[in-house]
Amino acid sequence: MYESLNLLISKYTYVSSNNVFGSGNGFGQPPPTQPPPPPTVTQDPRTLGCGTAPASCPQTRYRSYDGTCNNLRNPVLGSPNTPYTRLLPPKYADESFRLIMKPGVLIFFYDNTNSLFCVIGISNPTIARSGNQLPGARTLSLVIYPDVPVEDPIWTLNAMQYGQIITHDMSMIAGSTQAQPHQTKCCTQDGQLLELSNIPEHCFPILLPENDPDYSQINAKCMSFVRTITDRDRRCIGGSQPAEQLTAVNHFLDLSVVYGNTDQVNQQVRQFQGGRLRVDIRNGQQWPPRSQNASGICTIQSPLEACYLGAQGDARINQNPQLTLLQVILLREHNRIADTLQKLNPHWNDEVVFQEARKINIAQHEKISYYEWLPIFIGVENTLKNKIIYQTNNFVNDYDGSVNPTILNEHATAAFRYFHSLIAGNLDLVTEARNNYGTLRLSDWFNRPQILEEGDNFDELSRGLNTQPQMASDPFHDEEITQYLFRNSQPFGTDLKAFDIQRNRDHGLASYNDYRRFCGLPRATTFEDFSDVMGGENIDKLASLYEIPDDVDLTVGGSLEAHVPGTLAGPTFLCILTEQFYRTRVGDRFWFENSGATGFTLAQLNEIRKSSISRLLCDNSKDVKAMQPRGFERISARNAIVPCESLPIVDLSLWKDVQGQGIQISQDELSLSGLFL
Ligand code: HEM
Repeated sequence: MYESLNLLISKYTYVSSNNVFGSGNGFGQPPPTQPPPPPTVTQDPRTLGCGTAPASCPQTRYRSYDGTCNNLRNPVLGSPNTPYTRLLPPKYADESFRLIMKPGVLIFFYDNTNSLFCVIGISNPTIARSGNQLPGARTLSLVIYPDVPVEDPIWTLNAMQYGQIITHDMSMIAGSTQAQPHQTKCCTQDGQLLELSNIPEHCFPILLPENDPDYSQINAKCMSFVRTITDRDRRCIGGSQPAEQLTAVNHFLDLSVVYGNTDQVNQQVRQFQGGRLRVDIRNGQQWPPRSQNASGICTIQSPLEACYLGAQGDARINQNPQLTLLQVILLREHNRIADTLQKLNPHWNDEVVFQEARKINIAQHEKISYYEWLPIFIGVENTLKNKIIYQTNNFVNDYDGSVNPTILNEHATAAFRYFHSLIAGNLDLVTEARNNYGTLRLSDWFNRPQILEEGDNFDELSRGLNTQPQMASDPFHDEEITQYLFRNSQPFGTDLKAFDIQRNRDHGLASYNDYRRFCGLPRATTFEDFSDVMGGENIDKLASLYEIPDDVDLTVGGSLEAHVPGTLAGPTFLCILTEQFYRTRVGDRFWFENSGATGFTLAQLNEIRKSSISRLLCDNSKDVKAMQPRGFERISARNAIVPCESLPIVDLSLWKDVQGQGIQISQDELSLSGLFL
């Protein structure tokens, strides 16, 4: 049922942080130089999930928007509305849930004395597999994850923020708090995708004390909604497929946050002129088109306020100012590249310019994600040792069609969410002289992106991203996300950490102890056995809240481990993250470092390798004139501010289409606007 793990996990070992690139232990070994043989095109209907399989796979040099046909053996692999995969089978408290393909709706209400009073869409939310009572998610959030402001000594807020871009690119639970109704789906017994668009709005989390006059009315609504969900679940039986939650976006790291996850959404975001993406121009700057708040996601206070159209067809683009800022940067970068390519190649039509600009933009994003960002989070040595990145000026031709690029449920539901602890509750506005000009309170600006368009805020927040530290990777969480998340002008909001814990239970993840074992740590039989990776104070907290070690949720146990040196995670989460990022790269036929028709020339590839997060901000903000070279690292004497022009830039003249160099687009391709190989 679950595909056997590739060798990565069994080879996984801890490494010290003392070594640097190229030293010992086989680091810096050359990547494979020969492209792999072309995969055979066969479709196995048993593995198609309930995503729609294409009738056939055209051999194009560009990715599809929905990720289909990336894997030619199983063309639907990695496409939207297909299930997550797992490292370990689920352990629902109620085994009958195993057969049910739940839509993943998780809605809960709690009062401001902190007790949950209604939970929807959860399988036995507070009962462990052992039958023991589990501590409430909100209680755990308050006891284990208080707000203690510890800044990260090395990394900037941009490290956190780019992480959220990566995560939105890779997955979104169909039915998460951030999904739109049309993204709340399940699979029926006969493999049909069922759209569940009847979620009543009033069932979103509401803070209401039990003595509030409206309490009983809301609670009654809540309970009737529970019944709706239950009926709905009955239609969502997984049939012969193992029950598994769906993710609404494609699984690849391919800037689907910019280009959309379907052909239809892609059409909405394109200008169809000069290869550009649609933008509105205001104050001499490019902004994403406005959406009229059709989804209702924005908490705008006047119809004149911006609510942007998200390329995912969802509204996560608006979620917080710094996330929106990076989305705008990536959008402008596409248009910057497209304009340059069109000037270099006036004979290219819109489609060719669009696809080439998209390919370069995605390649830069993959480079920044894997070479600048990932080593900070999962370690330089760990990434090199496990062949997640290579130190090379050559191609990296290790695409393997048997590696499953599907997002792991453990990654999206537990391990990657650990970095919610990096979120800062205040966003600094920073001048060119790097003075703090002001601060935004995060919860004032959830889903209100207009703030970016006011005054010089865009530039000031850009500098803030690279100047302000992220919060430390630890159990502490800012109250802006544990008390005030999405508060929408109300005194209180919801609690992201409680969501994370509840979601872990909703998805029936096996226990922390199971993953310890899986990742090479001994199974604990007493709470004291956790002391190999955990401090005494945390063990005491766990022992006071849970009945037995086997009951401890993965989300909770993993977040209390001491970090592996040189990384921002403990060994269990590191093991899961390492496996995911290996699969995401090696299981991607269109990875930017692969040679062949889907890739670049070697000279172009080495240009792409010059891209950086700092240059990206420089090139796409208005008056940002200087940045430190390594934008995820705080400004210091060894990472000092320098003029933007002195930062390496990708020389796009290598894409000039002349005989013998650059990309060759045949006349057939141009005239047909067909991009087939
Ligand atoms: C201000 C910043 C952020 C906010 C407000 C935020 C908020 C949220 C919310 C509301 C959800 C949905 C919860 C649910 O319904 O289960 C979510 C999911 C998630 N978040 Fe964040 N988040 C932020 C930053 C980050 C960062 C920095 C990371 C990792 C580096 C991250 C990783 C994830 C992951 C992996 C998920 C689940 C994705 C999926 O549905 O498959 N988030 N976040």
